[in-house]
Amino acid sequence: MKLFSSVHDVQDIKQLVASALALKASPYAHSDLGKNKTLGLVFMNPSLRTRLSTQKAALNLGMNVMVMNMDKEGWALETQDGVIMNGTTVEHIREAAAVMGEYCDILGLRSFPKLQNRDEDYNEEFFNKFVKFCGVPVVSLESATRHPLQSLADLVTITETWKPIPNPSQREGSSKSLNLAEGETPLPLGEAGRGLPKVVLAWAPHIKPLPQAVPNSFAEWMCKAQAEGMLDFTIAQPEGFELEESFTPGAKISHNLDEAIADADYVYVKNWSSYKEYGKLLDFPEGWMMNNKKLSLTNNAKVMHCLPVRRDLELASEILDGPNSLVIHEAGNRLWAAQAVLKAMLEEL
Ligand SMILES: NCCC[C@H](NC(=O)CCC(=O)O)C(=O)O
Ligand SMILES: NC(=O)OP(=O)(O)O
Repeated sequence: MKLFSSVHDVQDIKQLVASALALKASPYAHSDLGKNKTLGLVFMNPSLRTRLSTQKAALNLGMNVMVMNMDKEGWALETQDGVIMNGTTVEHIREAAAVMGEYCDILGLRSFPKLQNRDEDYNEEFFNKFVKFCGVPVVSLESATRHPLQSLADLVTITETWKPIPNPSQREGSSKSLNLAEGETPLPLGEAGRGLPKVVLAWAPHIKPLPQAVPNSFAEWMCKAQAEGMLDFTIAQPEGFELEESFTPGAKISHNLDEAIADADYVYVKNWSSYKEYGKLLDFPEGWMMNNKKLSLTNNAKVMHCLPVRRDLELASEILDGPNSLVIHEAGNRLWAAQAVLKAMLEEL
């Protein structure tokens, strides 16, 4: 793998999930693969999980790691071509990225959207220029429109925790959610007793306009997983918060949270701002925060969130502190997702 920027860069998602789980079982099985290779992690924005999990993943593979907090410690970067740099920017991305490529065998980049110009963000102008000028393989650490390491960790977490259902006939309505014909068994052949998990991406309230990167990416990965027969995927959001539709092929879309989460096995909670009214903080209706009352509508669903999460604004503390929360487990799996991706890149260096 030369680029990991979206699910489209992955040939076989099942194989990548299996690789992450194999690395979880044997973290040091490939500890010589990255010997004398250097990973550079470049941050234009803050991070806790991505920074630490990717660094640890590289160390487990025997790599050296350098971290550059470009936003705080680097020169102010110019990204536009054809400008006379007589203002505040000191160094052009053409030189900065190329120089980092001289020191590193693989680079990671975190570059959030500015949420000012939708075309600029959705064209991934900054990320793509970095890839073009650095000249080495690049892994996205969350770009303007996607967060693929997070989504891979999320798919790993769902795959790992999904428990067989002993008696699917107890789950009224599940056959409907799987789009099965009447009388058709909801169990994939050869996997007796096991149905597909119903996964719901559920919009949550926030006080700021946040990027669509996490939900776009989660949706893209879940739609691919759904197409491969791994799960059943629904998105719930208030009117006006629809994601750009190229990220959601085949997803069921609902504007009613209670209906969408009925019988859900996983609820993935996340705020995002409007794609249509780009960068604006829109009014939203009451009743979109997941709490124990809402959880009671689900099939005792596991609740996920990429973190950081604002307690009792986006997601109720009673869920985060309760037995249904998967958020720490999910964050732990960021390590194995990153290690699987770095391993695939190292194998092709
Ligand atoms: N990397 C994980 C998510 C990052 C970002 N969250 C944030 O910016 C939270 C900011 C706040 O809560 O003030 C997002 O939603 O895309
Ligand atoms: N989930 C996630 O990417 O967390 P950080 O922003 O802390 O890296």
